[in-house]
Amino acid sequence: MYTEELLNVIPLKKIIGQLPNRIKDISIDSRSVQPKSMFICIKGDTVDGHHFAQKAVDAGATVVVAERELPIEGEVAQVIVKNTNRALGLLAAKFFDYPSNDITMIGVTGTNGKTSVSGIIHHMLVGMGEKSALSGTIGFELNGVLYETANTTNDVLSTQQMIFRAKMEGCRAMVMEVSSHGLALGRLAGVDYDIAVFTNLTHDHLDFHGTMEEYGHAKGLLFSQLGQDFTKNKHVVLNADDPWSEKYEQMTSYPVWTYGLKNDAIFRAENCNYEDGITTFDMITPEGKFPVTTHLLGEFNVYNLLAATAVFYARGFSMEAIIEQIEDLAPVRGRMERVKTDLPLQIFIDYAHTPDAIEKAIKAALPYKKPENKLIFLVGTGGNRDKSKRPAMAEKASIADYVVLTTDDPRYEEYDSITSDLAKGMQHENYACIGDRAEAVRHAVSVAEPGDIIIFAGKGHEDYQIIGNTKYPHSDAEIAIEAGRLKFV
Ligand SMILES: CC(=O)N[C@H]1[C@@H](OP(=O)(O)OP(=O)(O)OC[C@H]2O[C@@H](n3ccc(=O)[nH]c3=O)[C@H](O)[C@@H]2O)O[C@H](CO)[C@@H](O)[C@@H]1O[C@H](C)C(=O)N[C@@H](C)C(=O)N[C@H](CCC(=O)O)C(=O)O
Ligand SMILES: Nc1ncnc2c1ncn2[C@@H]1O[C@H](COP(=O)(O)OP(=O)(O)OP(=O)(O)O)[C@@H](O)[C@H]1O
Repeated sequence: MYTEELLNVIPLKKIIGQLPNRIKDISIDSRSVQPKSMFICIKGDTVDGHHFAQKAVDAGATVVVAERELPIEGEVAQVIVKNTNRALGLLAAKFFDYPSNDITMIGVTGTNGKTSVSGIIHHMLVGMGEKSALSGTIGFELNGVLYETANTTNDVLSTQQMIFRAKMEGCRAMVMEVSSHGLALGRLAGVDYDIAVFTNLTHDHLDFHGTMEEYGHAKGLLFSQLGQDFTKNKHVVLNADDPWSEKYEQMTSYPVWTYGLKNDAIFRAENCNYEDGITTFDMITPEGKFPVTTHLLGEFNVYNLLAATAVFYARGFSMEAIIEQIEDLAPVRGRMERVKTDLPLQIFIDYAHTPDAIEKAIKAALPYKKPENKLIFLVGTGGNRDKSKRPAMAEKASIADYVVLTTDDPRYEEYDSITSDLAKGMQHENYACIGDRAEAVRHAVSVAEPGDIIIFAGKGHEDYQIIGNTKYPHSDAEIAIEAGRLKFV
């Protein structure tokens, strides 16, 4: 791309040195700079990208965008701007030629259910023959291939790059999980969403946002950033049972589609029944009542399916086509996913790591428990992250008959510090604190009797544990099956 054409999108700048005619790439990481590229220095939490400008130039960068003039050597032009992060959003969108304008962009935000709802929408789109890409906690899925990503909502450059790749591969739609960090830190700058979906807002991430008000405000940016261009067919999908939806409705002028189980909503569910690994309910829609059967377990998944239904209905799909897809859906990876095993136990892998999700996960399993059996719930939480939610997590976990308190990614925090914070919220004495997660999983199996249910929560789809800053392989399911074989077979 012509360098001057690209730089036209940042209005106030000082240029030092001779700009190259063209640049071939943009990068924010000196470790992946290509020759003849533009390096943008970003001040991070851990390090300041300005310190890597020389490395970027040595690797072939011919333009450096920085917040101050840097003492760098080599054939390079410096572009000085007030805020490189803001400039990055403008430059990345221009460099990739605003790819989100050419594709239906669906953004899903909320404390719990982002991965589930976006996965459901993506798989329904694929089932309907619409080529779709997906990005979120599990990674970036394009053409059935899953690429690892750093974040739920990635940095602004990777985000534009992913949308561009989806567009170039002929995708008609892209479904994205939109985290509150992503919104607050401007990682979605320049992404033009067509549909914005809200699942719910409950306690999480207060280490970053400070208060629920700030957290709720960050999520609301998805709705206010939809803009005002009424030539575009945009829609908002809100959970009528969550009080934050009223605020989000005020933040947009686009049509609002509501869903829920308790309050008045456009899409509702009645007569929910949970039996034998099957959920059935009547879906009430603007076109009448439709009986639904699904393999997705629990009331929370009824909410998730209603949200997905509203998205498709808003885009003009028939209710028959929507229901057909719902009935074909496989459970979302690591979200109340039943482990196939010949052990005399029902084992579920789940990703609950907030108080609300813990309550929802346990309640999803209760219909499958016989009165004579136990529900054992193992839950861990991350180290060096929001500590204020820990007692509330254990309080909700207390709904289970027996609880194992452990860690998920302890990072640099001591095991005992994590489990003792959790234990403060326990409402009964039937629990154990075991910081080593593998040992905790074995303990959960050791206290199980035939017919019991065990939910392993907090790791979901993840096949690793982060201890210190190292990722170690870890699978709750594999450890549980091995321990179960020793005990029961
Ligand atoms: C606190 C936070 O959000 N940190 C994010 C941030 O990292 P950072 O600020 O530490 O970046 P840094 O390492 O200091 O680097 C600064 C700059 O120097 C550059 N650099 C660095 C080293 C080098 O050798 N050369 C170089 O050029 C980097 O590429 C970067 O441009 O920028 C990184 C790249 O975009 C992110 O991956 C990283 O997310 C970390 C991993 C993280 O854990 N974030 C969490 C808090 C988060 O964002 N979570 C949300 C919500 C998830 C949920 O809903 O549960 C998410 O969307 O993932
Ligand atoms: N709509 C929902 N309401 C409440 N809890 C839910 C909902 N959907 C899923 N859950 C619970 O929350 C857990 C996490 O679900 P999911 O991964 O879909 O949420 P998320 O918003 O993507 O979370 P994260 O941002 O942490 O990845 C699930 O394993 C399940 O226990």
